[in-house]
Amino acid sequence: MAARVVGRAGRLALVVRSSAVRLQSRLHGSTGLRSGSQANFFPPLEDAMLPSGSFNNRMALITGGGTGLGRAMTATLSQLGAQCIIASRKLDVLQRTAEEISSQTGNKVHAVQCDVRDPQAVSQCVDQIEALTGLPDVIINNAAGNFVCPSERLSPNAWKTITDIVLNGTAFVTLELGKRLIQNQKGASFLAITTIYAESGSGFVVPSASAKAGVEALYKSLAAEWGRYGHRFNIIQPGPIRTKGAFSRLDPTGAFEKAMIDRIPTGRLGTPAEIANLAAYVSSNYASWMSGAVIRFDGGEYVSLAGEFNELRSVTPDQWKLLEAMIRKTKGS
Ligand SMILES: CC/C=C\C/C=C\C=C\C(=O)SCCNC(=O)CCNC(=O)[C@H](O)C(C)(C)COP(=O)(O)OP(=O)(O)OC[C@H]1O[C@@H](n2cnc3c(N)ncnc32)[C@H](O)[C@@H]1OP(=O)(O)O
Ligand SMILES: NC(=O)C1=CN([C@@H]2O[C@H](COP(=O)(O)OP(=O)(O)OC[C@H]3O[C@@H](n4cnc5c(N)ncnc54)[C@H](OP(=O)(O)O)[C@@H]3O)[C@@H](O)[C@H]2O)C=CC1
Repeated sequence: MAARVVGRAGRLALVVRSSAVRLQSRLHGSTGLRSGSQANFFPPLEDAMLPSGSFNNRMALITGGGTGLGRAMTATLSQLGAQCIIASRKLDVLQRTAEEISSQTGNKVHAVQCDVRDPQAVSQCVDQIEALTGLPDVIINNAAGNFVCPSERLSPNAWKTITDIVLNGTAFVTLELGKRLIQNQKGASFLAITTIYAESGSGFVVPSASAKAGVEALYKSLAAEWGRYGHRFNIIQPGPIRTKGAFSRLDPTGAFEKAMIDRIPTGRLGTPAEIANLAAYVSSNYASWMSGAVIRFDGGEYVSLAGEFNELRSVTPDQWKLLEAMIRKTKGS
């Protein structure tokens, strides 16, 4: 962008471009770095943020709680006193996570197998949950599937697989629990984990973008409709946070990570513990007035991608003097 702005003065454009490259390498040291120097201003604080016991006597269901971000949310809620249930397809993974977390926190974590694409399996899973803990007070719809793929290469089953997990899975879990909670006159906090491109759309992850946008419509709609039953519905849109599940399917070679970090104004990826703290707050009674909220949690990546002139960040003060002089010299249109 800097070079384009001064495109009319070819010589100046060259100066701007080569100084910008020098500035980038001064800032980042080399081209292979893992975080920008400004990341020092934004260190992740990873201890549980809420007072201990904030979730005492509360039951929390986390779908996809055996791995990645779901696992981190489970660990934080469990540390804060919740009895957690984690549900997904791989029972061995769930059981390992459940044992590890409950041995650290002293609070029981239950593992329940469930493929959220299958409404009957979801209904049976909720039967199991009712028998184990009673209906949950906190529901986090976190399970997802995704991979990068040019849209012209997608088969109908590839489309169906992602949209079934993300949109239908979230709907089946939410509706099954919602109906039973309403019948029992019990309130609850529902949280959905979407993504920043649910808002903008994104090429190469079109089934995920479409399904996450649907999840956001579902949650905003139910926030309006089911408040009368004591239910809150909120959404967190994470930016990139390293997990094996996401990075192996979205950046399998590691080639895009530097570009992601470069465009994030806080100069680093998020961490699972940071999003776990936010999810715990949103699901807690400290947030009992929060419903229908869409919280972007991305280190500034979304606005950085969106702004037409944001690449002017690489223009140096000396270059600005030249640019300003050129602009001031202009008379009329
Ligand atoms: C870098 C991070 C930055 C930003 C992140 C932003 C957003 C992140 C959003 C996320 O959701 S990240 C979470 C990612 N985690 C997961 O995906 C975990 C769960 N995933 C899976 O289990 C699989 O990857 C799955 C989604 C493919 C589902 O597995 P399943 O066994 O049910 O499906 P199949 O293997 O039978 O495949 C179904 C269907 O899809 C086609 N397909 C599979 N992979 C690809 C691919 N890479 N490219 C194109 N097509 C693919 C497969 O061929 C099947 O279709 P057909 O039957 O062959 O027609
Ligand atoms: N990490 C990131 O950078 C970002 C992640 N997100 C979102 O965060 C959430 C967590 O992702 P992340 O932790 O990174 O990735 P993971 O792959 O670790 O988590 C996805 C979870 O979903 C479960 N899952 C997948 N399919 C099904 C199914 N059919 N039924 C039940 N559970 C299923 C998986 O368990 P199992 O295989 O046992 O079924 C897994 O535990 C997702 O909603 C993702 O879209 C959003 C933006 C950025």
